[in-house]
Amino acid sequence: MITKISNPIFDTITIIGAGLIGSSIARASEASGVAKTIRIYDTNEAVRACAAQIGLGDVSDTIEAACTGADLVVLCTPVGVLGAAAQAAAPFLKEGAILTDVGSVKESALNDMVAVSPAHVHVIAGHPIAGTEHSGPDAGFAKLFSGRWCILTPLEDQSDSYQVSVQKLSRFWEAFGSTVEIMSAKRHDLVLAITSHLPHLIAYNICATAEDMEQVTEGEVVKFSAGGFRDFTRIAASDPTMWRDVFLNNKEAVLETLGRFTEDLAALQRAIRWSDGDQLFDLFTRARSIRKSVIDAGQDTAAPNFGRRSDEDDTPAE
Ligand SMILES: NC(=O)c1ccc[n+]([C@@H]2O[C@H](COP(=O)([O-])OP(=O)(O)OC[C@H]3O[C@@H](n4cnc5c(N)ncnc54)[C@H](O)[C@@H]3O)[C@@H](O)[C@H]2O)c1
Ligand SMILES: O=C(O)C(=O)C[C@]1(C(=O)O)C=C[C@@H](O)C=C1
Repeated sequence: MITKISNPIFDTITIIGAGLIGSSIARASEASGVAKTIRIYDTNEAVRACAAQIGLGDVSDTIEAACTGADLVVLCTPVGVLGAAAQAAAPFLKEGAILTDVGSVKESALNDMVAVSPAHVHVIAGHPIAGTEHSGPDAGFAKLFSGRWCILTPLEDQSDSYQVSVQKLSRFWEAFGSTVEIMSAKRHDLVLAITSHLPHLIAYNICATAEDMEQVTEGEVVKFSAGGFRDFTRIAASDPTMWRDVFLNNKEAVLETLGRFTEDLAALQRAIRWSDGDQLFDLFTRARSIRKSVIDAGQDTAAPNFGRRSDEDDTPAE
């Protein structure tokens, strides 16, 4: 649930990259009152025009105008250009400003931001575990982060002022209805490799295989696709630039996870070949129980804000 705040946490926040996540942050900021002023910047002129037209905030034509005097700058670009975006913002960041991001990979994001930031800036990497397969400024909605985790991966800087910034950034996400968890960037990247990155790789791959098989089956894969395959196609509709950057920046953890996955898949292949029904049954039973654990943990991805419109929220229609 979004909390309406009586005293804004920040005077001015700047969102760099007004796509799905950036525009959702702008809308959630407006709805919660976390900032007095919301500024928007995007390198794409068409995105800036759209952001201005739908009233996401004060749209700036230059990164200098967007970042000068801002208390919080949130980078919402693809992971591969986070370093370039931070470098462009760096000269205009004031003393004590917080620089954060929302990228799906954290170790590279943190390193890229720290490498170009002045020492007087508090760099704190972040990742809302919430999204949809849609992109762009009009895909965003205020409730995207409600009931979701937001992971922060701060530096090991123990200075009091840095810790105050971590607390302020935590309150910012909490106002959107998120639950904040602090962890190391390395641990984040390993956990997300299995819970998010590998599922996307598998979805892209199964859709690519199905696309190849379309020729053999004369169009019947698409014609008769339902249930399971349809769910994969939703995930595989996600933005290719975003996901290319995720895999190029989380190589180590993804390859480790993929290694385990392919071993398990080979065991299944063997069980089918040798008609080992007991092994198949045992593995399916074990795997099935994870669904209950996920729902018990409150992370049911069939919830309405996963790319679907419900009567109670402002999720955009598909
Ligand atoms: N889509 C999701 O489900 C999801 C969920 C959580 C986190 N993320 C992360 O959030 C980030 C943004 O994803 P998205 O889905 O909002 O993407 P998006 O494609 O909807 O938006 C990205 C925006 O960044 C802009 N941009 C690109 N380079 C830029 C630059 N150098 N300076 C300023 N703007 C620039 C683009 O023009 C675009 O408008 C990614 O790092 C992604 O890993 C995505
Ligand atoms: O539902 C979706 O579309 C998502 O995949 C969202 C999802 C995820 O994998 O859970 C995708 C990428 C993120 O970095 C965070 C969330």
